[in-house]
Formats: sequence, C-alpha cells, structure tokens
Amino acid sequence: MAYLELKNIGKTYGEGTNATEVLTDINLSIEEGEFVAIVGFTGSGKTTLVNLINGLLKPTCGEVLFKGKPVTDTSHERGVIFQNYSLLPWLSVGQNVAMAVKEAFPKESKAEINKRVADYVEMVNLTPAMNKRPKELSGGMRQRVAVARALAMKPEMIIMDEPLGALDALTRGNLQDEILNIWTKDRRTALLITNDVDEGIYMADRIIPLRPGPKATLGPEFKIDIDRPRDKTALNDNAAYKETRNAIIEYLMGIGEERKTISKTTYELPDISPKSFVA
Ligand SMILES: Nc1ncnc2c1ncn2[C@@H]1O[C@H](COP(=O)(O)OP(=O)(O)OP(=O)(O)O)[C@@H](O)[C@H]1O
Repeated sequence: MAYLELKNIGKTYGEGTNATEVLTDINLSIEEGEFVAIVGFTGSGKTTLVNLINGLLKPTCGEVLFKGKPVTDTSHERGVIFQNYSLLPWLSVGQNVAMAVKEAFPKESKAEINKRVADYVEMVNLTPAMNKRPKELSGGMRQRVAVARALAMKPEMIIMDEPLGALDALTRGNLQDEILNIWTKDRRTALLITNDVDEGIYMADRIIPLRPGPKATLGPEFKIDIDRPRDKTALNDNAAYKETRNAIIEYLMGIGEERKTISKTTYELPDISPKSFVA
C-alpha cells in the first residue's frame, strides 16, 4: 500500500460556462520515507494539488488516500509549508512556533514545549529574533519562521509548496539542507512543489513534472540516482546529475514549445454586435 496515493484526481473550479478544469487525471503514488518533487510552471495548479493532498480542498473526481484512508480534512500528520508564510502578526517568533507546537502536542508540559520551540527556532538560525514580531523581520526571516513552525509539529509527511522561492540563494541553500537533515534523521516522507529543477534534483528521489494547465496533469517521472548526502558543489561535475538535469529541462522546454504552438492558434470569434449601444 502506498503511503500517499492520488487516484484519477480532477479538480474543476466554477460551474457551467465559468467552469475551469485546472487538474485532470492526476495519478501519483508515494512510498513511506520517499522524497518526491513536482516541478511545474506558474499557474499550472501546484497549490491546488497541495491543497487537495492537505485536505483543504476536495477533488471534483478521484480520491486522495493517506495511509490507505481517504483524506477528508486537514491533519497534523501532514504538515504544509506554504509559499506565503502566514504568521500571526501580533505574536512573536517564539509564540508563533509555540502555538503550532501546543496544537500538535497538547499534552506536553510548558518546559517541553519551550524546548521544542527553542530547538526549531535555533535550527532556522533565528534565536536572536525569538521575541521579535513578524513586522520586524525580513521576508526571508518570516519564511524561516514558517519552516520552523511546520517542522516543529513533527508531521509524518512534509508537504512544501514552493517554500523557499522568495529567499536569497544562501538562505535558500541553508534551509534546503535543514529540511534534508530532518527528513534524513526522522525518515519522514516529503513532497516538494517547486519551479526550480536544480532544487528538485538536489533534494528529491524522484522528480515529476506537472504539465501546464488548464487540464494540467503529471508527466513522466525522472529518478534521481545520486547518492546522499549530496554535495551541491560536486553536483555540477556529476554525470548522473547532468544527464538527469538535461532530460528534465529538455522535457520542460518541449512543453514550452507545445504551449507556443497552442498560443499561435487563431480562433474565429462570432460576429456579434450589440442591439443597442449607449456611448
Ligand atoms: N478558488 C479558485 N477559484 C477559481 N479559480 C482558481 C481558484 N484557485 C485557483 N484557481 C485557478 O486555478 C489555476 C491554478 O492555480 P494554482 O494556484 O493552483 O496554481 P499554481 O501553479 O500554484 O500557481 P503559482 O505558481 O502562480 O503559485 C489558476 O488559473 C488559478 O487562477
């Protein structure tokens, strides 16, 4: 039994003439402990897919199974790191993380909760900012709080919706490593949604492209056969890395070409003029 399974998922927003089929025929199977990355174009339906897995949205057709059971609601078992960090502005860094920890571990003592908060805030190098409010932090620092908050809840599965997109290269690299450390140490299952092929290759066991929407669907998977821990600087000289990267980029560029062809199509519009027109 797969740990997470998406079976023939389709998602349509709106109804009748306003209906848009954003996702169609999505089939995905993730095993326990795997790290899978989905690479997609902007607006292709990545966040919709994350929300279906998380239980925030219901599919129009098909089903999402987590450990064999249908997903009907959100759950602490599946922690999401969103691209917009959504921190509570009136709470400090520590309080934002503590709130999530208390929710996930309601039976823990104050001391245990404080220890957990301190550990995860330290992990994202924000101990000096522990008592600061979000408005006193840079965008990158806020995103790090969001990462600490999600990981401190110790979810069984970590789902990441372009969590590092807004960060500078150095912070991004550090957080990629922190997420990988936690994934390796606790052997969690992880799903990363990204538009960065290199990030996907560095972090994941498999990369699956999400073809552009409407009617976005998953393309063929690319296995990343590179030993862990991976060394970012050495990757550039790694033959398997170069080969996989080229294959994925070639596939994505092929989709780009298809899109251009589609956009060059000309449509005959009906010749309609208003019955009465008031200028
Ligand atoms: N609640 C909604 N109602 C109607 N249409 C929606 C809704 N949410 C998303 N969409 C549409 O669905 C499509 C996919 O949106 P989604 O946010 O899932 O894409 P995305 O790949 O995450 O985008 P981005 O890369 O810009 O974050 C877009 O065309 C969007 O306008």
